[in-house]
Amino acid sequence: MTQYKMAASGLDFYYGDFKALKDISLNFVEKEVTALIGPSGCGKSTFLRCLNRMNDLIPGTRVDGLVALDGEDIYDARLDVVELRRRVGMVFQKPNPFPKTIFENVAYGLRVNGWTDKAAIAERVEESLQHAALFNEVKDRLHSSALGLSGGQQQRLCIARALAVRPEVLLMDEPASALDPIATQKIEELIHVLKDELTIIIVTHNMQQAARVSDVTAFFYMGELIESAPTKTMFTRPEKKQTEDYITGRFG
Ligand SMILES: Nc1ncnc2c1ncn2[C@@H]1O[C@H](COP(=O)(O)OP(=O)(O)OP(=O)(O)O)[C@@H](O)[C@H]1O
Repeated sequence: MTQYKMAASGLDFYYGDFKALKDISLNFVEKEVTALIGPSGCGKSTFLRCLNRMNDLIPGTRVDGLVALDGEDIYDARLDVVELRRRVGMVFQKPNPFPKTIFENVAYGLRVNGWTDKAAIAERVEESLQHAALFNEVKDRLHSSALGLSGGQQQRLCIARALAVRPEVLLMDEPASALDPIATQKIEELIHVLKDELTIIIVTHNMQQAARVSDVTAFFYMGELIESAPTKTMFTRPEKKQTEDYITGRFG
């Protein structure tokens, strides 16, 4: 039996009485990129946030069903949520660096995880910035404010910050939608490189982007998963009429 890196099965999610996700079952193969697509409000971000329990932070919400990481239920009461979020990192739509230096942004997660050895921290910070394809642009100003970087650089810094704690899965919620085309291209190139080591799940509104970066695409509509398939199949021979209508731009 294939052991999936992550798997959701029969997942329902409620904001109060509103059921935002209905019986979602979707598996994620290790080191593949999965794109979540669908019209605004269909539940893509809600689903993404279920995968590292970010929704726990929203009062009045409830989740039913199972989400597994390496076969283990992430909603188990005994699970350490801090460790879960170390293993399943997240990058958001708007770059959100802390008002600290570039160095301290990347070192942040290490310090939270108890690192104190200065040399080890410096080494991991450099490695993470290299990994996020940002090091060469910032190496001479590591101790300047991160807020002085361009939007695209800030987003790569946020990726470096997520990578510093060596996650196994990276959740990306429209990571390039606030960026210009050149910065977007850099993020897409980075996804190609990162998937050698990580399982990536990305929400995107941009169908061309989904087609370029992902191995598998999943189409959501009104809280339901309509279909998921290898990206090539999805964009050439979707099974469901709703998927076809969406990817050909007939709605959404
Ligand atoms: N904090 C919240 N409280 C109540 N309802 C919410 C909350 N967040 C999202 N919703 C609702 O849940 C549904 C799914 O929202 P979600 O943000 O997951 O969709 P989405 O597909 O990611 O949309 P978009 O592409 O516009 O970001 C929507 O109807 C939305 O209004």
